[in-house]
Amino acid sequence: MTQWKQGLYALTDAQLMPDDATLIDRCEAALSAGIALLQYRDKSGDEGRRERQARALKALCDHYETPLIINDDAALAWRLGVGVHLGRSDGSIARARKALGPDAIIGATCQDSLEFAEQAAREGASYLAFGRFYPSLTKPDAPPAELSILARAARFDLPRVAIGGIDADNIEATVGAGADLIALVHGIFSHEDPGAVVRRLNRAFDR
Ligand SMILES: Cc1ncc(COP(=O)(O)OP(=O)(O)O)c(N)n1
Ligand SMILES: Cc1nc(C(=O)O)sc1CCOP(=O)(O)O
Ligand SMILES: [Mg+2]
Repeated sequence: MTQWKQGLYALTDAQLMPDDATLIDRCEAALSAGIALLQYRDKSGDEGRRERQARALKALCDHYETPLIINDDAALAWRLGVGVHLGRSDGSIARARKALGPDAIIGATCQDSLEFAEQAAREGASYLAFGRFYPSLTKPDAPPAELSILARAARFDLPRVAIGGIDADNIEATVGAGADLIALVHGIFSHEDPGAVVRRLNRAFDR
């Protein structure tokens, strides 16, 4: 399996990729160019579509040996045998860990709070996500965070994910501040050629 603890973390978006073909094409381009993790994030509430698309992405991720993470939905993650990302109101990390087992990747939203991070680490999170660090087109109302929280979160000894408005102009500063994984929606999937963007963004980890 790809080493998932450092690199780019691509999150899908139903507005940017409204149909199955676009979703699969753009995800395959990102996967083949080299991302560490792919998150299926779909807020449509259409259960049939979510199940179908998540299963298609699981097959694609297996091919590229890249872990798939399901946003919000531990039950769907369990059915597919993949990881899950949980926000503050998406259910307990401890319960997800119990259900998905010791090897599952379970991510936690920590916003700008070391207290949230402490709790998530205690409950068995695999990584801690902080943000939003820059203005975000996907989630403009996400609470803002200071880059300095990334260095302060080193003490948890878990991969630190940075999210929110990250692009080619600010990725180096964000990695320099301590992010192990850089999570992006628009920074990857608003581009017609996500593969080219992924190759360029990945240079930030070479330094
Ligand atoms: C990697 C990563 N970090 C943060 C989030 C945000 O999760 P959440 O706060 O639950 O918000 P929604 O994404 O559900 O709108 C995430 N999904 N992934
Ligand atoms: C899903 C999400 N969560 C955030 C948080 O701060 O917790 S910011 C965000 C949106 C990320 O998309 P983009 O790269 O287009 O800004
Ligand atoms: Mg959520």
